[in-house]
Amino acid sequence: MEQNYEFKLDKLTVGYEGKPLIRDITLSLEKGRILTLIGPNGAGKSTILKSIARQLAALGGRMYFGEKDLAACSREELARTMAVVLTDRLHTELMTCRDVVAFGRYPYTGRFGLLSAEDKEKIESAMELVHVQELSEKDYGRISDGQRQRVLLARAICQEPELLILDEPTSYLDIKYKLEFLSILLKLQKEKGLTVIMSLHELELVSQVSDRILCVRGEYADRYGTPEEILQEEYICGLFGIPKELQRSDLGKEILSSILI
Ligand SMILES: Nc1ncnc2c1ncn2[C@@H]1O[C@H](COP(=O)(O)OP(=O)(O)OP(=O)(O)O)[C@@H](O)[C@H]1O
Repeated sequence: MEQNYEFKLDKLTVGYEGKPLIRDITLSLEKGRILTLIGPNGAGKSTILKSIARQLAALGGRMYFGEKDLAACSREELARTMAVVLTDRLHTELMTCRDVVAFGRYPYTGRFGLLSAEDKEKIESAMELVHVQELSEKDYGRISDGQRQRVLLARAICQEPELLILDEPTSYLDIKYKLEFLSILLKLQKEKGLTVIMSLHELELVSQVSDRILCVRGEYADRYGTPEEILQEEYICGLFGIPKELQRSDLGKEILSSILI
């Protein structure tokens, strides 16, 4: 029987060089749910995601995925559990886009890194899904930011994770690819029970895809709730510090109406 995994943070404190930035984040998320982090520039969304992905050491607290204590997982186990797409650039010297996607299979290839026929098939179908086949032989260092974002998504998909961590995954995508990206996420959520934790700046997309929203502001995660609970005018304007005159202007009203529920 499939376990109803839950992602849990218990008083997670994150920051740099021993100095806490966000303290005591506590939340739980059911398997197959999409959690979106929102908040102003510099609030700490990437810092939280890097800490969950264990690319930055947490300063305190615990993180669980199902029964697994994420801090105690081996690198291999972590790679079989979660795929991570952060904004940091990969160090790739003369790698083709296919090579970058193929990295997604490394948790499964054994110590010599040899790709089986099944691995190769998964690499091709992930590239097909996000439409990057035409980039497969191109140098990863010489493609556009939006193309790079899609190649990294293909890498994450062929890793077949249970948990997908994404930092601003749509920031460089044009409207077609933004829609395509969101529909792929919803498909993976529905068909594979994928759990997703991501940050988004495009608030108009947040209500379309999120089951839960975590709001990051100041020293604490300010609120955690459903889109209906969070995407309310007064709260969102306060969270982002939108001045009253902008909020009341025609442009402000129009933009806010596409975001709020
Ligand atoms: N490597 C680092 N060392 C020290 N401080 C850092 C480091 N990286 C980021 N910070 C600081 O941590 C704070 C949070 O940054 P973070 O990138 O997590 O914010 P964010 O919410 O993702 O912002 P944005 O929406 O602009 O991407 C900022 O004040 C930033 O200057």
